Amino acid sequence: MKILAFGEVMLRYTVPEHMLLEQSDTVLMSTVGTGVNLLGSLSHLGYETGMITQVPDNSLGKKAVADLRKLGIDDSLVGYTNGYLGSFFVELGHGSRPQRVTYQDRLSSSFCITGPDEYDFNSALEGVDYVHICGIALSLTKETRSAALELAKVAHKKGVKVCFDFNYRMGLNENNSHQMMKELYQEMLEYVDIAFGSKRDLTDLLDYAEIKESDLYAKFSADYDIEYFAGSNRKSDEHKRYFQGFIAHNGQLYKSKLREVKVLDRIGSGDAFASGVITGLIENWKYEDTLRFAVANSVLTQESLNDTPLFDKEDIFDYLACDGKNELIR
Ligand SMILES: O=C(O)C(=O)C[C@H](O)[C@H](O)COP(=O)(O)O
Repeated sequence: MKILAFGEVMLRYTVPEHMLLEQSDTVLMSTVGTGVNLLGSLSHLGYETGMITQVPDNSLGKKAVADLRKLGIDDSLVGYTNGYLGSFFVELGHGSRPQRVTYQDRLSSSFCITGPDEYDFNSALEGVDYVHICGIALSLTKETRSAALELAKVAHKKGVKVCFDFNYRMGLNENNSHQMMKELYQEMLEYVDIAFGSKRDLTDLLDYAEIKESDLYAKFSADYDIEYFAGSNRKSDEHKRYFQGFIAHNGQLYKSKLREVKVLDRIGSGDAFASGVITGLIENWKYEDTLRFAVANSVLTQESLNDTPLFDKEDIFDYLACDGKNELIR
């Protein structure tokens, strides 16, 4: 089973000790991004993975690619070119203070200035079972938009399962009109088999009316011939936060129980959930079991520092077996 992901590889600078950037003179550096997180997780879950992207032809690019290899991700489809490595700073939240992400350099990164002609999608997809495309590519530049759409089109034609994460970020779309983004997502969805997103993506971005959740997901899936639509919800009461997953398939809506989460670092929660769902689909698990697994992977990731989930199947099954109540393993 081989999974390929297309998206930007980014350097993440995390301010230590829950400090604000202004308070700190040091940062922790890691290599992340939707594809990196998803594939890093899937390679820990036992599958063959590869990243298709572009990085700068300098030591930053070499560092990023060395980190991919460290995560178990094949780097043979990574191209080296001009440009920068996109990066962002993370200030961790605490209590009622939210976590904050500040992007920099993004639109002139090597990934953002590379269009479809620089990739050989047809040969990249040989022997690939699933390809994952990050929706952020639709928000960035004309090069990333056309590359993402072209990849989806080629994969669809070759019968490779296309996974697509809406990953719609308001902050990255301030200069893009609603109509333009809606049309780009609609074009992409024509090629998609498995979509990851939320109710808000359907109502606010694709302008679906607010109807009963199960009817909304069934209508969306029928309109674009989507085999699976999956995503997560967050709920909170006065003192606790909860995470829940759903899968909509064939007109049915499956939902997990709410699982309490004590968030240390919420970035990567969606990617961890997605890799759990893809695992369940690969393994043909029941949807209820797939959701339990995907939610556990996401909760474990949110209770760990950094984006990339590093849990293997045994970690997740052990966690589920004790219902997350094991405090010490030794
Ligand atoms: O490229 C970007 O702008 C990103 O935000 C990449 C992020 O590292 C992950 O995709 C995390 O996304 P979540 O799993 O939804 O928290």
